[in-house]
Amino acid sequence: MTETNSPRTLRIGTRGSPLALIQANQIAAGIEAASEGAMKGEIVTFTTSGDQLTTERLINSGGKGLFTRELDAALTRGEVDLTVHSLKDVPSVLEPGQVFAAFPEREDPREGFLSPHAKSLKDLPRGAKVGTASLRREAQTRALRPDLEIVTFRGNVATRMRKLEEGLADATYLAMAGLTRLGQPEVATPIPLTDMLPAAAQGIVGVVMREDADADTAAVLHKLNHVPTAAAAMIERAFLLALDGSCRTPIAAHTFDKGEEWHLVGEVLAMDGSARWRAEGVCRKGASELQLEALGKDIANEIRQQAGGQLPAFEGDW
Ligand SMILES: NCc1[nH]cc(CCC(=O)O)c1CC(=O)O
Repeated sequence: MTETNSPRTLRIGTRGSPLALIQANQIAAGIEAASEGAMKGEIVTFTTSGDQLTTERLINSGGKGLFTRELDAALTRGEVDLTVHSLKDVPSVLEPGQVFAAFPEREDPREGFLSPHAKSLKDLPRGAKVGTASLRREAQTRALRPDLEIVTFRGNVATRMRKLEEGLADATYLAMAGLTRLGQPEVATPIPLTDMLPAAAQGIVGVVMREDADADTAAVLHKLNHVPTAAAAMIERAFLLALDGSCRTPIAAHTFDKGEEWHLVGEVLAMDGSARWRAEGVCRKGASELQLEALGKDIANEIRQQAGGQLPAFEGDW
């Protein structure tokens, strides 16, 4: 017999955007390397509700999981073995029967500022137009520069860059993580995390599997996990969950690495940027999953207390 064992194939569900494909291909390469060639990944692309949106504002009213719904269904049905997502697009509670398998190392979490006219937000002339479809970026911009005009900007990275070139806005924001993965970080100026706090989980990729996945699949995916990134993911998602954060609410959060401790900064804004609530806290590295989640929850509760009844409309009933 000359036949050799061919590698076992894991089907990887992903969106079809250039960024999503890069992320999914990195996971495929990781599977092959971690299994020493015993397994390989096969990319299966899906169009999500979020990809089909053409009406600019729909993105803010389409509910949770706009960019994950169709992938979640395929995973539950067994059409794919795992799904790969930008974690900031993943709802704060996973589908029943699904669990995170790995959080590979976080890419640059900062926001990027893009403008043909200015190096930063403060250099823009009075009344300039800033393009974004993110309520968080809109509220943060209004808080910093109430004189600016916000125009709605959607689409993938290439589309938004084209709109900027066409002069539909004087500036826009893109996550440095996406630009870096696409190999073009130089088109933007990174904004310091202390000037503009990113979305919770920005720059993190989440790998999701069924909770009854076989042991070999779980083991190979576990090898792709990066422990500090997983800690940040748990802290920031617990913060979101405790605020019942949806894409309708301006919420920002980031976990800083402070030597022996994780340091969470959380922020919630009024839609119009007229109010901003911030809280921060720490927990020691090596804390249990429950303790990491407690940090996120505590900071969320502190913000609720600060804001009293003034928090913008959440989808939750409180
Ligand atoms: N909501 C869109 C989205 N989802 C994930 C990224 C890329 C950055 C990341 O991986 O967090 C982007 C683009 C952006 O916000 O500019």
